[in-house]
Amino acid sequence: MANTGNEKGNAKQAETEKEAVLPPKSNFSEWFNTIIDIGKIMDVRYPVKGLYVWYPFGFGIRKRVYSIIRDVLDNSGHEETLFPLLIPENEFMKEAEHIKGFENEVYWVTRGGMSPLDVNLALRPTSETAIYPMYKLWVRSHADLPIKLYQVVNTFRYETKHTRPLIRLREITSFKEAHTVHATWDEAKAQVDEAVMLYTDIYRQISIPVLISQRPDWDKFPGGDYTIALDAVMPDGKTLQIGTAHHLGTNFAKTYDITYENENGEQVLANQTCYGISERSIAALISLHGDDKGLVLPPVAAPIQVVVIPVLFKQGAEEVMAACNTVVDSLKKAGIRVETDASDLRPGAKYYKWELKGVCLRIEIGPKDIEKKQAVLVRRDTGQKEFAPLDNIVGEVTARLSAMGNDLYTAAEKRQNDFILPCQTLEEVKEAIQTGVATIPWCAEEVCGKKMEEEIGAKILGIPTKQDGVAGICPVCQNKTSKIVYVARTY
Ligand SMILES: Nc1ncnc2c1ncn2[C@@H]1O[C@H](COS(=O)(=O)NC(=O)[C@@H](N)CS)[C@@H](O)[C@H]1O
Ligand SMILES: [Zn+2]
Repeated sequence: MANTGNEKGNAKQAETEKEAVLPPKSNFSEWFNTIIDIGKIMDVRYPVKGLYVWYPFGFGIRKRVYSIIRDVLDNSGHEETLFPLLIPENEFMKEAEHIKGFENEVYWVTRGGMSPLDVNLALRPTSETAIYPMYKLWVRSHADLPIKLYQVVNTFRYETKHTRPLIRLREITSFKEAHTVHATWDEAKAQVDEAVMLYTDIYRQISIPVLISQRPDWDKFPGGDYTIALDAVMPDGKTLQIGTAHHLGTNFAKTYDITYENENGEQVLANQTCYGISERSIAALISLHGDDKGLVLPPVAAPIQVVVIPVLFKQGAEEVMAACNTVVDSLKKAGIRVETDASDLRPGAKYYKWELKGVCLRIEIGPKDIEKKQAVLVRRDTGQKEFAPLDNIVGEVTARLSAMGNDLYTAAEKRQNDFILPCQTLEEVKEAIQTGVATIPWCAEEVCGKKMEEEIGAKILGIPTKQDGVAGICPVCQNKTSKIVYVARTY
């Protein structure tokens, strides 16, 4: 590719800072690995496979996303708490299905100091087996229900598949897990539905559209009755599971003897649910909105929302700096996260630096702008350059930031819909999933589903919870069905 001045500038700029140059987003895998590094999200050099270090900037994004998660949960009757990390082997090994699903992924602590432990301790891969023995002690009567608790902890899974920062970790550093207890199966079902609605709301706030589907039975949570999953369609057309809600029925209540006394004084098994989100939420945020210049962050999640850049010449430099400081003060007072870049970097290098970090809005102020009592505002997502009056800068900035959050969602939703490719035959599905998510009629019988996965060489993602019920023909058994199913390559 011709090496124009700009590339040379960037490469030179990158060269001096010994930073990698960001590949185009069309090379998504490389783009993702590079932006995690030069966008200062996570440092992947930690000397344990699957464990990574949050850079402060990336941690700032996490902090904002998780404060949205906490707000949504706290305002819907949940309470946050904290259970121990270590789980005694006898508790962990109680629920057969659960063990089968996790036995290859559990880390074990077998020694304390130099002496072997009398009971080996599991590092929680998820906390059912830490929490439910305590729920057994806490649940006595109907009056104790529902319980709706969550915690945000690190969990450990000895993932044997390819580990990747934010996407597939061995230490899941930001595992938000909710665990609820209810009197009846239907109340637990209503809780699963609420969890899916809350997750959809959380993702809408960070401008992430999701596909919602019920996982096939052979892919549900180990020990659960059924699983509803939220998937993001990544820029390469592969899906990333960014949230799951599980109806546990009375399976764990039986194992851990969680019963309550009902009105007639009988002991009744409780029904339970659990639902989780991890730092994959940040992976989706970075992946869906980023572009060739770097991060593009929805304002609610951006550690720095606005950067003010004084355009300094010998003439009028003082007035320009004074105007920039006034703008910064008024934006800060309005609660906006703003920085000034008065460094001696060339303007082009400044734009490159702050665009890479996904700063939502750039404000440029030069001597001509002072005369006209205006500033130049440039939106990160559209690159749109507009003049705005200095005397209403807070209003002008606030309006653009809220518009940007909505516009990012609308744009991402359109890209997601363009990835959905309706198919009628397995041949069409094979073709479609090379670039996106196929839909195909399915009678929902396991034998057909398994056959389909085998034929296609990819996994059934799930049956969309919202269907228009148009009749189709199951491509395996040829029976009529009103169900369709998503099929996709997955992370
Ligand atoms: N290795 C991993 N790295 C990053 N995120 C993961 C990993 N494994 C699972 N997740 C995320 O964590 C979410 C919850 O995990 S889970 O196994 O589906 N569900 C549970 O563990 C239930 N106890 C609900 S909290 C998943 O939807 C997925 O988004
Ligand atoms: Zn069939």
